[in-house]
Amino acid sequence: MYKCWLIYACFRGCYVLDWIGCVYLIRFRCAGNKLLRLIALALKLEETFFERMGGLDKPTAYLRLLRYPGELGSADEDVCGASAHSDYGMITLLATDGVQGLQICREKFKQPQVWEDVLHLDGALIINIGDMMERWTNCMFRSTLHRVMPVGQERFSAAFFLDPKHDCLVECLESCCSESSPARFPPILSGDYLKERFRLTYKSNLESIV
Ligand SMILES: O=C(O)CCC(=O)C(=O)O
Ligand SMILES: [Fe+2]
Repeated sequence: MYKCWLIYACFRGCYVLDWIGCVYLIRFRCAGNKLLRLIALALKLEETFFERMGGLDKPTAYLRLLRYPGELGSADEDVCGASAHSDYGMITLLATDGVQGLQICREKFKQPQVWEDVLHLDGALIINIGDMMERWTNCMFRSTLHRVMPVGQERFSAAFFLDPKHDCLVECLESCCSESSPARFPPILSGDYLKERFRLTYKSNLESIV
């Protein structure tokens, strides 16, 4: 079912979400809400903490529909469907059509990096922790380094990103720091953090083109 909808929605384009898209959007929001509540409870916060921070509000919660053409590069070319990255926000919910390609690296600071395939489970979503959550929890929740490799087959996916509202102060949570483990990052407004991340990404992309 995911597959049918993903192919359909990707061809229709991101702006034309009809009722099938809306139903999925509602389901993504519902799953996201449950997850944010569980994370809040695990962090000894009030259950609705992340919702109050705007985690499920528009436009910070948004759905991205993706299509990977699937062509394989030549052996000496390092071709990626999506190069190694971690998502910027709190959490990402990902639905794929079952075509392999997504890989994660568990120990992102260790060299050489070891990449593992993420196996598809019918009807299940893949959840990635984002960098903002890593920062907020003082690295207690680590963001997931991931990439998409071409496998010679067209691939569709839908990623639902949950970020806090832009005026939310992201400051080390009380349950995540102590005298022996002080806050590693200064407080920052979510909007400023995201703006800087986008600026750095687009700057380095531009530099690699020019
Ligand atoms: O398509 C996928 O499986 C991953 C997409 C992704 O990582 C992203 O959009 O940030
Ligand atoms: Fe991602």
